[in-house]
Amino acid sequence: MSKNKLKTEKPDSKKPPRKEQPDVNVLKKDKEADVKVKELVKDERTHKVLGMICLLLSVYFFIAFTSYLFTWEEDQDKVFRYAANVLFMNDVKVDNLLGRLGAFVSHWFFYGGFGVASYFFCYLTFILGINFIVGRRVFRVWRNIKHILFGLLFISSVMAFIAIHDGFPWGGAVGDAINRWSIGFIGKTGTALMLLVAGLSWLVWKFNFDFKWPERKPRPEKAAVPIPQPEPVMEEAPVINGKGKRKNGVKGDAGVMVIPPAAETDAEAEEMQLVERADVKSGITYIPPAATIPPVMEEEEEELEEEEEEEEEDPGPLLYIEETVEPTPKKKRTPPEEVAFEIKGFSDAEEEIDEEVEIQREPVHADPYDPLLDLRDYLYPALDLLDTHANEKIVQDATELDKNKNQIIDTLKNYDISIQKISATVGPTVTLYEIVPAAGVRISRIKNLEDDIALSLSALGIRIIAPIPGKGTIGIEVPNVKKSIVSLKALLASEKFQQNNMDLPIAIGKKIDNENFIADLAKMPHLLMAGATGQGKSVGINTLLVSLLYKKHPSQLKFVLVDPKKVELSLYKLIEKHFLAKLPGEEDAIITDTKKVIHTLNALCIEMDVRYDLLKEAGTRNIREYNAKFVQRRLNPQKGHRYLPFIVLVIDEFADLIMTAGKEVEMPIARLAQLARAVGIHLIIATQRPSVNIITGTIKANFPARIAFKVSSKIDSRTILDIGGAEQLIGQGDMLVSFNGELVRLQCAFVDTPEVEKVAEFIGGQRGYPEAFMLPEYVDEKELEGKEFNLQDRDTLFEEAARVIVQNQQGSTSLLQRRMKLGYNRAGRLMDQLEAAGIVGPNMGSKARDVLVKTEADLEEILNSF
Ligand SMILES: Nc1ncnc2c1ncn2[C@@H]1O[C@H](COP(=O)(O)OP(=O)(O)OP(=O)(O)O)[C@@H](O)[C@H]1O
Repeated sequence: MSKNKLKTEKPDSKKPPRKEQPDVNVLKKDKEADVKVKELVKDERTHKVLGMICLLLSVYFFIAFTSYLFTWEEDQDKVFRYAANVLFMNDVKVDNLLGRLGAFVSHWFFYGGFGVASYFFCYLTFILGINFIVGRRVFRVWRNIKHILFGLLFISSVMAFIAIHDGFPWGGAVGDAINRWSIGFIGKTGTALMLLVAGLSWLVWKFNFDFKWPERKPRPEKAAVPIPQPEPVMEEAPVINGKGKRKNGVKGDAGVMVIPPAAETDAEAEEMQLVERADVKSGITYIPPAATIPPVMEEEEEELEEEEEEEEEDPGPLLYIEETVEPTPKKKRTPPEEVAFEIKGFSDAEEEIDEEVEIQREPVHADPYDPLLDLRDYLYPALDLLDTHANEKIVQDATELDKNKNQIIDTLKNYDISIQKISATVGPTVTLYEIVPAAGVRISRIKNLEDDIALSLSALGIRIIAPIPGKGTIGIEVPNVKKSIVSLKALLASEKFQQNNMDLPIAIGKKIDNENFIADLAKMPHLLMAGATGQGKSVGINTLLVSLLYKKHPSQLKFVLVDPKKVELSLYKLIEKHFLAKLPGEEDAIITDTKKVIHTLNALCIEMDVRYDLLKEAGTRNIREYNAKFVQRRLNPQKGHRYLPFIVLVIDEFADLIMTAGKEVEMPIARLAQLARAVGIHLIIATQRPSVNIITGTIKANFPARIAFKVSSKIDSRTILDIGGAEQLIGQGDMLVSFNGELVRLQCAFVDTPEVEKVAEFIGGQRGYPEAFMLPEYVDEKELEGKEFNLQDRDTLFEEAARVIVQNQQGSTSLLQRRMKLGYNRAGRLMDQLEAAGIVGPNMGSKARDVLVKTEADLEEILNSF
């Protein structure tokens, strides 16, 4: 934040004002220098240059070292004799291909360091170079450094040991020192054994060989159950990825897979056999660890290995994967790529698992659930996809400041208002002149002079804030002659945006004092935007959406986009499989049709109800607590629990919707606005016409955060902000934000359509989910009302509901609601249909209905007979 204040002395009306040119830049210098260094360090070009230097070093080392192997005898002498001075002695001739520096450096590394193991330095500089140039972690640096350190010590010791009497420094000074100490301490044989054990240990650590003792023949009754293994541990959470990560698929009886740790004792193995049988019965397929790692890309492989290393002390993740393969009669290990499995959050196979296995399922050891692993290779968009707009620098025209200041003083003087002090703060679009009136001046007098001051300054959009809350001054906002654009890129690059840990950070714009205005949508918790056409609403919506895209992972956030104008939000179609939510069976994720908007809003209400049920069951009060509990694996996915992403509903032209659908839209919006905040559903609603019949009392009461771009009348300003002022704005992203009881004037951050397109293309080009996030299905109650139940036109979810009820042997409507994400009415109707079909008994008041069909096989027969 840089406040650029122009202080003047007390106005003495007799003296003409001094024509001083204030040096407004002085205060900013230090801060700018600081910011520049930080920017330079973060700059992608700096990284590339560093990368090139590292690669050059790598090649340099390689040539110098290799040349040293052939020329060391000739050069060693000279380097010994002159030491570092050799570098500056032109008359000394060396044979190393890279001259005196090459000879000196390689001597230093080989003789004084690690001998031939010095080649590891070529490797180290190479991986650093590649990582810097590519701009991401192609090689894992710390992991490699661990190996390199070990390699340097081990290889130099081994080489020194083997070639102990050779003149060439095979192990260098380090190898020799270790060797000498070791031989003195444990003798030559001891050293040889120690080196052998160290080498083998490294190999075992790296490749984890299977040292299997020939198995004892299993006792006859256990022979039927193969693969003795220790206690299996199951992961409570799903591996939600079909391609890039643990594609540990197996054709199993019912499609639940367990990855066990390695067997340790016979007793454990025997115990395991019992578990195994239970698994076979219940349809859990058991796979030994070796079969589970499919071929993956190098980097992923490395990551997996690393995870495995970490997991060694904390055995066994637990996995639930729902497969789409046919059950096979015999358990069979299948190569992972042959298995087509569809991963849907969590398996619904609960019903197929008996009590015994249920006990096994309690997580014994489990890493926290990481939602980001859904799309583990997802890359967040980089800042260079956004543009820096040309006239971004704030122009501080000292002459203009002086002129305006004098005009204000003169105008007030004409009305006999004298002031004690005046200061100016230059913002991107307007300059705020703060005045302290002389004692005894009534503030309302100054407020009434708004038009006169505007006239004297011959400027539009003058706004008087009398008094500025909490400051004891009166503010006069005067538009700048040269306005500057606030680039979204600059806001997103700011530390305040990068370093915050808000749930839904939105970079909105810059305040008058140039402070970045970054807020948490989750705390707002909904946002109402209004503004006449062409004043910056669409840009504002893009700004909010793009800032969320820069900070959130697709697993954490979903958008529901409603765009009656059909063109404004169409760019976001590209990110459908990453960030958008839609109704089942819909083609377009961006909703443009009013009828579908009603369905979507009602579906969101159902999602909200389902989420509340989940929260209640989990004993949590809001989505934060719920997700925290889920991440700690304290909630069982088999009971319908899942990681809940935030959902942001964006409506670009609300007035249009209210005009066409009225109450049908207003009711669900009002419900969502009243209740949805705790379950992570937030609304951003924009409208051109902020009239009272569109922004009704209920809606307004639930949107404490509001943004007004320039509106056409004071009445509109009052409707949206409860106060005038928005009609005085100057357009082009100039806005007033009413939030937390404060009214702040901001210049909205600007992001142009091509920039949004680039970001959407970047995200859309990456691997996403198989489809958009599915909202619960909503069936219009009116459409179904009055229809007599006829088995032919039963609900589309009839069969699924029947299965849920029979599998659970529990005729409860709330079970259907929870499991199938249904509204109460639809679930109730389904239950009536199930009763008519003879699957459940009659309604028993508050008790669950009897389930008349006892097995799935019976149910299938009934369903087939329809
Ligand atoms: N924050 C901003 N900074 C600079 N210029 C802006 C900003 N916001 C909008 N503008 C300018 O104003 C023009 C209109 O903005 P925008 O399309 O967002 O208006 P709108 O209110 O959505 O209009 P409509 O309701 O007709 O769609 C933009 O093309 C851009 O040139």
